[in-house]
Amino acid sequence: MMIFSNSELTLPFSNNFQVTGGSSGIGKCIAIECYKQGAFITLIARDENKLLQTKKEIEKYCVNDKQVVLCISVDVSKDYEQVENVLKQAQEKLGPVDMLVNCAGTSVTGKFEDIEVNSFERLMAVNYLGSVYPSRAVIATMKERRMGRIVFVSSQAGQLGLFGYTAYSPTKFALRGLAEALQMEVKPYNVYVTVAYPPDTDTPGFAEESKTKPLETKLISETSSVCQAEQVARVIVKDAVVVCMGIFRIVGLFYLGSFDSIVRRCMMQREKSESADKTE
Ligand SMILES: NC(=O)C1=CN([C@@H]2O[C@H](COP(=O)(O)OP(=O)(O)OC[C@H]3O[C@@H](n4cnc5c(N)ncnc54)[C@H](OP(=O)(O)O)[C@@H]3O)[C@@H](O)[C@H]2O)C=CC1
Ligand SMILES: CCCCCCCCCCCCCCCC(=O)[C@@H](N)CO
Repeated sequence: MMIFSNSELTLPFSNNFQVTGGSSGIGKCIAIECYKQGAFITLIARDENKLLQTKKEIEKYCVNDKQVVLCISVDVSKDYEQVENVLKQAQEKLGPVDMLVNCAGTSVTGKFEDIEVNSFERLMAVNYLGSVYPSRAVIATMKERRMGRIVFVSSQAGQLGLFGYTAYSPTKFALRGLAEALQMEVKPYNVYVTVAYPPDTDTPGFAEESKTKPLETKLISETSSVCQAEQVARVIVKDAVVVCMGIFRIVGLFYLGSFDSIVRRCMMQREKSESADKTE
């Protein structure tokens, strides 16, 4: 696939990176990608064991002896004060953050009427507020320093509302609104905001999601291949560094038509078999 360049990246600024969701999947690969370029990394997630394991894994890619991987165990979606405090503590150790990657997130799929009401709340808290809180905690320093990057990890489902994603898609659409509004505010301060819209990507989170996907969602997903987390991470880091709009968004629009017909086909088949059941 041409969109994934394999050329080596050079980070253009001193680099102290914070990655939420950095202990797994796409976030972990983003952390590795940046660490390989000599960055200092702060991993932010809840599970301490997973954080420590990932820290060890990342440290294998060390390129100089000053590099540090710091771990912070915190729930990014619960308490703003707590998030602000721990991010401040990390910056006291490593200096001000140059780039924040908001990658912590989770998904639930199902038909609208089948999804638990509290899942709508939980997804909005983790995927949306869990990106608002860390960003809100670092933005003042970035503006003062007249430099910084903030990355939001949305999804293809943040561009297209797809069958099965009534709880998830809105949280990812919300990130786009946040990013665009925030970008307008902080551009004069030389702070840049980017949004990534990855397609299905092979990660522990994706494997978990796949266990309970409705048939329609599965068929829609199968129309495109599953990406590797390393590839997706490379594109996200590159877009954040060179600041240009993602290709995923444009490509996504072309898929809509064919997805509608998959859903229609499933519905007709279901109705046919239901009426056949009745007449039996
Ligand atoms: N994989 C895919 O197909 C796609 C994923 N995305 C998005 O990319 C991001 C990463 O996905 P993926 O790599 O698959 O996810 P994983 O489930 O593999 O990893 C999620 C990471 O987020 C952390 N996390 C989850 N909830 C919280 C929380 N409340 N507070 C702090 N950390 C949290 C997890 O650690 P812990 O549980 O220990 O807190 C883990 O480090 C998500 O935002 C997802 O929506 C977008 C498009 C496609
Ligand atoms: C190379 C560009 C290809 C563009 C393909 C567009 C087709 C999209 C179909 C699948 C949509 C599902 C997206 C949800 C991903 C997600 O966020 C969850 N998997 C999270 O776990």
